[in-house]
Amino acid sequence: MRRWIANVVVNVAARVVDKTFSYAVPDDWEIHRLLGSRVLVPFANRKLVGYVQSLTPVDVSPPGVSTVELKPLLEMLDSLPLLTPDLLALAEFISYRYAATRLQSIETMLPSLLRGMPRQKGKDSGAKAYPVLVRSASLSELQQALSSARANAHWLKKILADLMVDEEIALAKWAITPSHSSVQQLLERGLAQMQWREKPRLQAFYEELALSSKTSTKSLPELTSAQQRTLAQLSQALAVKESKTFVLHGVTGSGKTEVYLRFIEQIVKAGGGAIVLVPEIALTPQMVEKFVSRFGSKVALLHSGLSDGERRDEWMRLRRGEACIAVGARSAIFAPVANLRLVVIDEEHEPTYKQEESPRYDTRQVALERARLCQAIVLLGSATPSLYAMNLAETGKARMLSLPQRANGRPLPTAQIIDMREELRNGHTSILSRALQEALTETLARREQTILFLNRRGYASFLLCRHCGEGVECPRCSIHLTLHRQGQTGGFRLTCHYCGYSTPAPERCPACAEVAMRPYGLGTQQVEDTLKELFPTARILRMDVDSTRRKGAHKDLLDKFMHQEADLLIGTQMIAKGLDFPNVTLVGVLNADSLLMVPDYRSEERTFQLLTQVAGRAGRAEKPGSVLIQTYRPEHHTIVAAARHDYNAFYQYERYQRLQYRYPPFCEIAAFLASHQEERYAKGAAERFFRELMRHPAPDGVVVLPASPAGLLRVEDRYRYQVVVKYPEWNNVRDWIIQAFDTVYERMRKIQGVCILDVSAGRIG
Ligand SMILES: Nc1ncnc2c1ncn2[C@@H]1O[C@H](COP(=O)(O)OP(=O)(O)OP(=O)(O)O)[C@@H](O)[C@H]1O
Ligand SMILES: [Zn+2]
Ligand SMILES: [Zn+2]
Repeated sequence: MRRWIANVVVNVAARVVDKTFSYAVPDDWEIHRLLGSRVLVPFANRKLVGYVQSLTPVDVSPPGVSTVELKPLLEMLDSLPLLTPDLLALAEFISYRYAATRLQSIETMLPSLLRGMPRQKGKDSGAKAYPVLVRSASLSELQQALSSARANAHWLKKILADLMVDEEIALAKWAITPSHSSVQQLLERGLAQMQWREKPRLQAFYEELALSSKTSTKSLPELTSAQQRTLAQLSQALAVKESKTFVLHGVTGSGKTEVYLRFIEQIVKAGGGAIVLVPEIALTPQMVEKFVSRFGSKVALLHSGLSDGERRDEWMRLRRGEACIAVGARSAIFAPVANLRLVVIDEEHEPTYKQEESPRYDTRQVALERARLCQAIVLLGSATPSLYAMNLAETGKARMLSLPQRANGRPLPTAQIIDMREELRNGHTSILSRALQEALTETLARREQTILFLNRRGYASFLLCRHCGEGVECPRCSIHLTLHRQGQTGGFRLTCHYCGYSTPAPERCPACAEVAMRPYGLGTQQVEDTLKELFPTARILRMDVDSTRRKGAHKDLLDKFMHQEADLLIGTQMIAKGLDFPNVTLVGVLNADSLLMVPDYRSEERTFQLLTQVAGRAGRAEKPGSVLIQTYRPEHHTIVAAARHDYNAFYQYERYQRLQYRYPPFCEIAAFLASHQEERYAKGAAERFFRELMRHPAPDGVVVLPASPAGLLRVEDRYRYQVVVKYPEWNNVRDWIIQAFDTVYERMRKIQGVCILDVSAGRIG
C-alpha cells in the first residue's frame, strides 16, 4: 500500500522557519486535489495554514505500519488547488533567485483574499452564482432528440437547438429557472447538466465594452507587411512548442498592440492562454479596451485598481478556465492561466516591472522562467528596448523582431532641440521658449491638440531662502519638500514626496526668519498657471499624481482629451505611455535636463526612453506632428539621439558605457539595506554585513562596495545604509551572500530587535 507525505510551506513569517515541513496525508484524502492546495496543519501546539508544495510517496509494508512518525494534516482548505505545478516551481525559483522566503514567494503570487485562512464569503465578495446548462450528450444525440420532440414542445426545441451551437448556456438566455419542465426533461434524459457559475462584478464592464465596440471589431485593419512578417515568425515559434523569447522593437505607433491581438487570437483559437503585462494598468485604459473589446470575458483583468474581491474573482475565473487571457500589471505574471503559450511584456523597458519590495523580482526574468516551465513564448515589446532585452538578443537568448515604421505609413514627428541658454542670453526668461510659444499659438489656431511634458509635479521643486540660502527639508526624510498649491486658488503647502509629510509653506525662513522664501524648479501646477496667462482662451488639462487621486479620474481626463474637450494636456510621465490621440500634432518637452540629473546609472537610458515615448504621441494620424525639446544641454548625446529617433546611436553609446564601467546587463547588482531610527545602528548593521562577507573569500569577478549611505540617507524617520555587490552570476554568489545575510540578520534581530536588513538581489537591467 502506498502512502503520501505532504511537504508544506507553513504560514509563519520568520526567516528561520523558511523550509517545508512534512506531514502524513490521511489515507482517505484525494491526493490529486492536494498539491498546491491550502491545508490546516498542527504546528508548535497551534493550528496553522500552509501550502502543499510537494508530495512524496512512501511505500509502506506491511500495510498499516508507517516507517515515519509524522503528524497528519488536519484539513484540506481548497476544493480546487490554488497553485498549479508550474506556479509551485516558479515559487521555488523566486525564493532562490531573489533571496526571499518560500512563504513570501508563494503569497506574492496570490490575491490577498486567497492568502492564509480562507475567508467566509461576505456581502462584499461580489461573486453571485447563476445557473447554466452544459451539453452532456453528443451532437447527434441532440439532433435525434430535436427531431423526435413533439411539435408543440417549443421550449425544449429551442434549448436543444441552442445547445447544439454553444456547449454552455446561461439559463438567463431563455429567461427560465432551473425548475422549468423542459430543463428537467433534458436533465433526466442526460442530454444536459445543470451547473452554477460565479458572476464576476466586472462582467457588466466587459459586456458593455464588447457591445460598444461591436462595430469597430468588424473593420480590423489589414496588417502592414512588417506586422505580417512579425506575426509569421511568432506563429512559427508557436508551432514548435518550445520556450522562445522575442524582442519586438517597434517604433511608436508601429502597431505592436495589433500584433499582440492577432497572435493571441491564434493562440486562443487553438485552446491556449496568454498573459499580457502592461506597466501600470491605470495608465493604459486604451490598451485594456482593445483587449476586452476583441476578446470579451475571455479576458481577466488583474491590477491594484480592483477591490480585493474583484481581484479574487478575476483570478478564480482564470483558475477555473473561464477566462484564458490575463491582462494586468507586474503581478499578473503569476496569473493561473492554463495551457500558457504566450507572455507579452509591453513597454518592457519600464521600471515598474521591477518589484521594489521582497521578493524583489524582475518581471522579465520571472517571465522567462515561467515560459521555460510551460514551453511558452515571451514577447518583450518596446519602442526603446532596454539594455537588458538587447543583451538577451546579442547573447542568443532572444530573437529580434522589428516594426521600423508607423502602421499607417506616416513619418515619425520631426523633433527640434531648443537651446534654453540661448533664450536666456536673449533676455527671454519664460518657461516657454519663443519657438514653443509660436508653435502652440499655431496649433491652437488650427484647432489641433498639444501635449506638454514636465517631469515634476507640484508647483515648484523646493523653497529656498534668498537671504541665507537654506531650503526646507522634510523632518523625517533627507530630502527637500516640494511646493504644492491646494486647488486652483488655495494656499501653498510643502509636501514630502517620500513620506507624505505636509505643512503650510512658511512666509519667513525657518532658519533666519527673513521674509525671503522663493520657489525654484518648475512643477506642473506652475506650468498650468503660466499657460493660462499666456493662452487665456485655451482649454487646459493637467494630469499628474495630484490630479488623478480619485478613482477613475485618470480615465475621465483622458476621455475628455480624446473627445477634444481640451486643447492642451500638461502632464508628468503618466502621459508618456501608450496613448493614441489622433488630433495631437504638437508635443513640447519643457525641461529635458531634469531627467538626466538623477544620480543613477540608468538615468540616460530613462531619459532616452521617456523622450522617445513622449515624442511618439505626436502626429499619429493623418496630420503631421512636431516635437520641441527644451534643454540647457542641447549637445548631450542622449537628447540628440532622441530628437533624431536614432535608437541605435543611443544604444551603442550606452552599451559601451555599461560595459566599460561594469553595470547591468554586463553584471548583476545586489543591494543590502539596513535601516534604523538611529543612524549608528543602521550603519553598524551594514558594516557588520560587509565584514561578514569579507570573512569568506569572494567568488571570482565579484566587487563589493563598502557600507555607505543609501541614495537617500533618511526616509520616514529611518536612516539607511547599504552594501552593494556586483557579480557576474547569481548561482556563483548566492550561498556566499546568503550565509552572511542570515548571520547578520539573526544577530541584529536579537541585539536591537528592530533593525531591518533587506536584501535586494539580482538587479539585472
Ligand atoms: N495594420 C494597420 N493599419 C492601419 N492602422 C493600424 C494598423 N495596425 C495598427 N494600426 C493603428 O495604428 C495606431 C498605433 O498602433 P498601436 O497603438 O498598436 O502602436 P504601438 O506600436 O503600440 O505604439 P506605441 O508604442 O506608441 O504605444 C493605432 O491607432 C492602431 O489602431
Ligand atoms: Zn533664511
Ligand atoms: Zn518625508
